[in-house]
Amino acid sequence: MLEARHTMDAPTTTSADNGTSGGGGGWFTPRNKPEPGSEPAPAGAPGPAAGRRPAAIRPVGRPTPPPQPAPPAAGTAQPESPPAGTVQPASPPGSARPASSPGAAVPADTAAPAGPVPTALTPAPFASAVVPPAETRAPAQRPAPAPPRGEAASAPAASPDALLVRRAMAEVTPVADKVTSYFYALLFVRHPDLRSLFPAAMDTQRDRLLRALLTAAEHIDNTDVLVDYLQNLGRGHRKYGTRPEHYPAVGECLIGALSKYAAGVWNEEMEAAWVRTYTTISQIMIDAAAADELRSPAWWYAEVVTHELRTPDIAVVTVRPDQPYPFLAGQYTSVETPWWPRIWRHYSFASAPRSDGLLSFHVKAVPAGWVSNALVHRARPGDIIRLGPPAGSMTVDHTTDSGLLCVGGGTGIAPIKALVEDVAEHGERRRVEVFYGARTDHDLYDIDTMLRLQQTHPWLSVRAIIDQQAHQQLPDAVRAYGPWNEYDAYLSGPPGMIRSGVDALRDSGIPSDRIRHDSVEELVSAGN
Ligand SMILES: NC(=O)C1=CN([C@@H]2O[C@H](COP(=O)(O)OP(=O)(O)OC[C@H]3O[C@@H](n4cnc5c(N)ncnc54)[C@H](O)[C@@H]3O)[C@@H](O)[C@H]2O)C=CC1
Repeated sequence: MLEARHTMDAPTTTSADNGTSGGGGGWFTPRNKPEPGSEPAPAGAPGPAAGRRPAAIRPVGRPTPPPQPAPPAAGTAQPESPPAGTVQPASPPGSARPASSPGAAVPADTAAPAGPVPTALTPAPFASAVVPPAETRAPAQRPAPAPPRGEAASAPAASPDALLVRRAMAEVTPVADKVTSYFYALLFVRHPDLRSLFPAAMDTQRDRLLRALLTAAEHIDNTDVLVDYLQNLGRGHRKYGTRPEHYPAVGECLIGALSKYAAGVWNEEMEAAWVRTYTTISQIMIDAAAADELRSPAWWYAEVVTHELRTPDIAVVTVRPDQPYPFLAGQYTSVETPWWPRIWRHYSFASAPRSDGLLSFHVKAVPAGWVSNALVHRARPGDIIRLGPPAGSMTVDHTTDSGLLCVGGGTGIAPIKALVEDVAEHGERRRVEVFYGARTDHDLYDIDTMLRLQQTHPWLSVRAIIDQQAHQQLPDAVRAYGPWNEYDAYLSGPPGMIRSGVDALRDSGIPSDRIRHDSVEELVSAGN
């Protein structure tokens, strides 16, 4: 993933504990003072000497698993000793319950990755309701270390921890809803002070925290991609007020829910594997958040300066952030409105960075879409919204001069417009072919802008594809104009369009690693 690469340039000193320090089965101990610029160590970084790990709290009412030789989780970051004075949220020996962590947890509704889910991560079973099969999902925006699913036979063997984690996942998948409900019930009963960080209505998005954690856990071996994903997740959690000390609470409840619903296969060995896995996950998130804290605010306030209704349900909303907001054309952010506190939704920037610092979004009000309806039908100039950090890797690679094939469906044209502006600003003479799809000509709400850009830039070609007239959907039309093997491709639009668009582009000769788009999971949530 290319997004937010600047945050990964920091010196790497990390501290994820994958259990190799000899304290197998112990809970993660957050560091009170995150180290400036700390990031997870690269694979193979030396770990601390055994015994430097502080005492650990125990998962609920369970005997301490015996220390066991930790499996060499491929490339997982290694621990460093916590700073002196680290306060350990510990349970008294033999206590039936771990001590509650003060503070809050990770808001579920908002816990989806702030950036795209690295698509080399096969979705966890929990995500299956909203995530397409791996082969139809986005390609990794950065070459992933793990081969695609179809090449699994040649994949390196899974680590023992990964196998145990997946065994539990297979057990709980058929009762995913129950696990989710139980997890949040545990969290809010044991840590009632955390409830206020979550949206008032725990709607269908409530399983996003669990889903993100389980997706990560299941792919704990795929370190390179996983680290990007988790760093993004950790940074994105700053806007919720998530603190290091919140992670044990979530971990305890995660194990509590899994052990209950995977009781048929659960044992100490499996619990220890989960503890190590969660410890690794949470430390990567914490370190990324700590590093980000040194250079960026957790969120930005932004004032609506213009609100233009383009169709009865599509608005172009332009805002002025309260402080500089660095981002790249093609990225997106999360938005919270004053009318639905703690509910965040993603929107792509509709322009490349502007000299006046203003940001624009194209928002379509969709049924049951609380945030989008509020932005389209309630927001007015003067209203204040909040923005999370920028995310996303659908950005232009300026190191090549390949042509760009840009496919935008509906409001998906917004980041495509930003990409065109970006190419124009770089003064390049690369071919840019834009396909702009809509159901009817009435839905082509931004065609005038795109045609104006075409008039200005001879290297740009814009084609409107209207389903009703073309009697085909956008991906088929793009395929018909191929082959496109000389192009880098950018896809933006509804999840179904992205899925079939990826297929069409591959058929047209573009290798997967040159097809960029945001995560379908994010788009599903963005549509709400
Ligand atoms: N970064 C991104 O990828 C962005 C994505 N979006 C997403 O784009 C969507 C826009 O919604 P609308 O404007 O209502 O678009 P829409 O549903 O009207 O679709 C636009 C066009 O995409 C094509 N399409 C739609 N579904 C398809 C499918 N299943 N298979 C093949 N082609 C299909 C059709 O040609 C259609 O005319 C929203 O879901 C929004 O979240 C919006 C902005 C940025």
